[in-house]
Amino acid sequence: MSLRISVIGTGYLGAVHAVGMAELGYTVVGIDVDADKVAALARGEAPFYEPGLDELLAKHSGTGRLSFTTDFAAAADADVHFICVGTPQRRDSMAADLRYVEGAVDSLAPHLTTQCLVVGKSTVPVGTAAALADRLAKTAPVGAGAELAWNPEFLREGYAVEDTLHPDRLVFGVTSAEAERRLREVYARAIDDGTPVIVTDLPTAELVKVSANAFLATKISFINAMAEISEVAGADVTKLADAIGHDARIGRRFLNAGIGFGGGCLPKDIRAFMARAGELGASHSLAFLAEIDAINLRRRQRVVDIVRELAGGSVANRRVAVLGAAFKPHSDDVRDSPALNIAGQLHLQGARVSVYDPKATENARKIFPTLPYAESALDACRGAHVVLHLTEWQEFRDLDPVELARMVENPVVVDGRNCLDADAWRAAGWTYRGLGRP
Ligand SMILES: NC(=O)c1ccc[n+]([C@@H]2O[C@H](COP(=O)([O-])OP(=O)(O)OC[C@H]3O[C@@H](n4cnc5c(N)ncnc54)[C@H](O)[C@@H]3O)[C@@H](O)[C@H]2O)c1
Ligand SMILES: O=c1ccn([C@@H]2O[C@H](COP(=O)(O)OP(=O)(O)O[C@H]3O[C@H](CO)[C@@H](O)[C@H](O)[C@H]3O)[C@@H](O)[C@H]2O)c(=O)[nH]1
Repeated sequence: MSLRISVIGTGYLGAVHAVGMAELGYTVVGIDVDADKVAALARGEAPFYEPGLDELLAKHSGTGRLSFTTDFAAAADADVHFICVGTPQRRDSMAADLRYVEGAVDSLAPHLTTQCLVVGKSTVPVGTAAALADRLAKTAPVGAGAELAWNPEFLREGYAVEDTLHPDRLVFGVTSAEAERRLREVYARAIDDGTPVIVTDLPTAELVKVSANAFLATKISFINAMAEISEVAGADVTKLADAIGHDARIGRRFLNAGIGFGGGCLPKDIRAFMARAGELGASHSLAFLAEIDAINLRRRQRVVDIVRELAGGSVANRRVAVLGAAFKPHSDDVRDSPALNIAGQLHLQGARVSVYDPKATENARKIFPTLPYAESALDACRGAHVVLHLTEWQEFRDLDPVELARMVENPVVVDGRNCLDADAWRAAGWTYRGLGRP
């Protein structure tokens, strides 16, 4: 009989994981406390934009092997339970808010009457898994028969389906050979395809995840620090990145300077990592991450300053077209989006902002309802004094600078992602400003 899987939390991670498990042939139930999200998924509709998710949902919705519910009792007979709920930043500190993972375990535990494996995938502070294992053993009727493992997730939004089905590595934090065997069974297809597996203890598995994100954040802030230096030295950070990136020890990926990192992961994960290090008495080890965060936030400010400078000191009543609201392309996610933050700052300073994003407008409106949103890139740019390119959707790269020049008041563009064709825009009469470039 095929494995029975439950996935607790069906957001950006959990919905894709549930569908991915169904694609592997397992019988899957996705459980979430958000009834609207569950209803959409149960109808076969993805509750957010993620390339490839709609197609896989449609493929498995009618088979009877993939269901979604708010009822935790539906998880009772699953062999493996994946915990995929959110771990956002707490409102009152930099630490991760663990109430959702604790709540998920508390709701699941009373239904665990037979031997099973509970597998954490959420990103958590080191030490969380051991505490949850205790909590589970105390509250599940099957007691120690409900074993806990940690299997951190490394998927990227925008490539989540591909990353779920073909991960570049698997990390199994386990406390028994049986848990490892079970996880190898779940991921047999990827392992057969050659995906490397690192088997380790619970704290190492938790740390792998946050250290990977800390490294990625550091790489981005490193190149953005070089952008700051390039700006004062009259150098070009994109050429610098190409040149250092040829060194295989450095590598060109994640060296794109611009308005910095956002999203539901890197910003909150480095802060939670620092907070946890402090609790462990090791603040000094991660003190550098505070600077990584600070460099990152300065890039948003830099764009606001450039617009103010271009406007002669005040942005009041200047029409600013903002191309992009998502934290990155191929996603509708606006959590901690640098683009939306910049749009919001300019709006609050009195600029007449018009924001357009191909997929994220609806989500942007939910968290920033007072911003004006446009129906298209051309609408956003009509009559603009300055155009800001803040999320590098292909649609924006494909804009014709000649046509656009005719629609704006002033042909001035700030390329917050350094990926428009600067020569083509200049040839069309635009003043082109990149970040970290002359
Ligand atoms: N989004 C990513 O790309 C990604 C990648 C790797 C790891 N992660 C980690 O995965 C976790 C989830 O992230 P996300 O982006 O999917 O968040 P999300 O906010 O999109 O989804 C979390 C879901 O959990 C649900 N939830 C909250 N409490 C619950 C409970 N007690 N029982 C059942 N459901 C509950 C919420 O309703 C929501 O649908 C986080 O720890 C995140 O750091 C995310
Ligand atoms: O050279 C670069 C690369 C990325 N970014 C920005 O960095 C942010 C994060 O990008 P990315 O890492 O691609 O997106 P996420 O989907 O948030 O994925 C990260 O966070 C996930 C959640 O933890 C992890 O699973 C992934 O491995 C990790 O890449 C975005 O705002 C990007 O615009 C840059 O500014 N410059």
